Amino acid sequence: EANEPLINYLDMEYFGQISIGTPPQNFTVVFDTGSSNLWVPSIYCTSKACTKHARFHPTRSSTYQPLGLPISIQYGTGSLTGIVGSDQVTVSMTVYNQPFAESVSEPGKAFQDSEFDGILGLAYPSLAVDGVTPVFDNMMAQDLVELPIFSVYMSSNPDSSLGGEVLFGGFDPSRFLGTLHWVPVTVQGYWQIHLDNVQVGGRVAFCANGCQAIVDTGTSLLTGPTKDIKELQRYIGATAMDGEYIVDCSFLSSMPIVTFTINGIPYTLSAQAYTLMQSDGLDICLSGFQGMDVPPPTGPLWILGDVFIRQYYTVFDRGNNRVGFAPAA
Ligand SMILES: CCOC(=O)N[C@@H](CC(C)C)C(=O)N[C@@H](CC(C)C)C(=O)N[C@@H](CC1CCCCC1)[C@@H](O)[C@@H](O)CC(C)C
Repeated sequence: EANEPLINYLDMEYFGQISIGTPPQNFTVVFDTGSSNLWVPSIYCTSKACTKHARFHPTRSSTYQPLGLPISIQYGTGSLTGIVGSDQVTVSMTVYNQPFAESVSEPGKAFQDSEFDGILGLAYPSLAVDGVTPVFDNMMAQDLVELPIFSVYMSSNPDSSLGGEVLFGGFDPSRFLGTLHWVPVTVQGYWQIHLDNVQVGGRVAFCANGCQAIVDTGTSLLTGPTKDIKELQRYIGATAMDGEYIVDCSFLSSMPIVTFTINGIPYTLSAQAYTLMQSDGLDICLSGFQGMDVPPPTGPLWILGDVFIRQYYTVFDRGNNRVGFAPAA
């Protein structure tokens, strides 16, 4: 197995180091199970978002091959345009002839203030823009992983030792308690699963007849349809404050447990788990729930982002098209 350590930035951004080219050029990327393309800034990108980050010099790599394919990628937050090239990429192991996008423009603010340089998508190939082969598909094709699975551990901020870990080719029993519970992937695009229901304080409150969710390492919070999340914020006593919801951190012990029932198993989140301490020293906690409407036919979708994955170690199994969960150690 190959272990990729992650840095945890304020429980909001988890990213690790990769290198591209010969000799290697280093980048930090978000390992995103909510997209399927790899991209880094190009030296030809002169916008602030790029000049503040590491940029790839194709002419300095003896193994680089230009493919010249234009590409445009949209995320929930952020977008970019660029061109596709190919080179060897080292992600705790070396993947050969990996196509990736070199951004030429990164409009908007999303990437200007980010701590990371680029994104490495780990969702299914069907989501890959321009049908570019995703990194994990190349790892499997080049026999670089013992098992066609990868696993994600995300630490809670105070934990200074290791921010997180992506393990390619297996799972790390030291990162979880008890046994993994498996859930089938319903649609092979995102890591999409069926939710049985969502409970607040032990009573079914949303998704009463089942709904769809995706497990997304690239989403900081836990999102749901805006109507449901608005109600949920009220249930937990969060109040709106310029676009975000906040609670008084001293109320955490009196706030309800929120439970996601998945394949018959309850996955509970305590208030400590579904809020984020703000580093402003005041007693303000950010609600970890965020309203986001994913339009049909893909949506509506709940997004189990980092707020969920911090509590539940997650195994992504391409071999059996299933996701494994267990309480994080
Ligand atoms: C308090 C709000 O925090 C964020 O908005 N955080 C960003 C990520 C942070 C690392 C900048 C986020 O969750 N972005 C989500 C969108 C959010 C409104 C749900 C997103 O676009 N995530 C990307 C990956 C992100 C894109 C921005 C850069 C980092 C990786 C991807 O997973 C989605 O496109 C999947 C889709 C179903 C929503």
